[in-house]
Amino acid sequence: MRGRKFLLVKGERANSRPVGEGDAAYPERVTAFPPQEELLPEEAGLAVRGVVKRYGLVTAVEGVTFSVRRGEIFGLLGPNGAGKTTLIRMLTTLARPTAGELFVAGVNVAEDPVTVKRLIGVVPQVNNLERELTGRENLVLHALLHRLPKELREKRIQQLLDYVGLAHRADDRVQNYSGGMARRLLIARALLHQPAILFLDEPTIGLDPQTRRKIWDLIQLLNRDGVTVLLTTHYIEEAEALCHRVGIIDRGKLIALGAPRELKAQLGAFCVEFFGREGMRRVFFATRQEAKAYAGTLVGDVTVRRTNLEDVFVELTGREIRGG
Ligand SMILES: Nc1ncnc2c1ncn2[C@@H]1O[C@H](COP(=O)(O)OP(=O)(O)OP(=O)(O)O)[C@@H](O)[C@H]1O
Repeated sequence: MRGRKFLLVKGERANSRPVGEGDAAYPERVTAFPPQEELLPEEAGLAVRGVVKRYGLVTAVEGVTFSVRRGEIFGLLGPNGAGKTTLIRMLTTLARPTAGELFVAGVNVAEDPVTVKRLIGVVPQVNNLERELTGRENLVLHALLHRLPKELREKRIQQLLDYVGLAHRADDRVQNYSGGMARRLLIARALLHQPAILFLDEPTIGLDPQTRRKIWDLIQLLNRDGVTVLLTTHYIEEAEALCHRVGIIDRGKLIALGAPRELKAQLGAFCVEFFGREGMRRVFFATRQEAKAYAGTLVGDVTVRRTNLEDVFVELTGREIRGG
């Protein structure tokens, strides 16, 4: 980011040598994440500038700045309570920042929330569908709120039911839907007024792996169809599988920003994991060959694997995302 300091990542290897290693010393390395180019708010799909949100004594978001490019799938990755939902609430006009500015497709959210609402679709974390109504009725209700003309409404609803694969269950009550079906209906509902930007708060929370993949397919499909996507997740695999870029957020602060591959490469694309006297240890290398060579100098259980975004988070915070 122009004018922004690099984020420094200091690996544990910089502080101490791993227990169990042979004579082969591993390099001390302080890794700098690459700078991210800054977009002007009017160019960006979304722009968040120095945003702070306080609830009484709790600071939910603390000076966050980032941009989402038009046409991008961008993920906010972080543990529970990191501030992801609060950021979405501010971008979608539901909460006001204590300080800072937010822009949606170049529109200042504080100045013109009505236009912002027209530009965005929101898939909330909690299923707030009308359970007593059918899938189709839920969509009709929402279309009426958006004042879609009748002819357009019916056509669009049928298209969307096909799009999300629910046409065959459209006239069943939502209370009989599985978790995955309800989530697809929530996505269809958010797309009714053809938003340019879609927000998804933990889109696959509580879903089984197979259903999760179907939702990922749907998100990728609508992104290919031109929709900019901002999603929050605390699932590493979801961020890696779906997102062009991720912002890693912890305790209200953005601590890393970049493509998953970039962030992992900055640490070292391969990880040697083993138990030392102080518990689990991880050492990172640029190539599998180097990692294997190092693993060969260790005794006991040693795993060589690809680095993942959880590793990035642990290196930056000393904690695990999953642990919260
Ligand atoms: N309305 C509110 N009043 C008081 N505190 C709040 C409010 N909303 C959020 N917080 C606090 O702000 C912090 C960030 O919460 P937020 O819901 O944004 O996190 P999150 O990363 O989305 O986590 P989760 O996925 O669990 O929702 C938490 O400490 C939370 O308790």
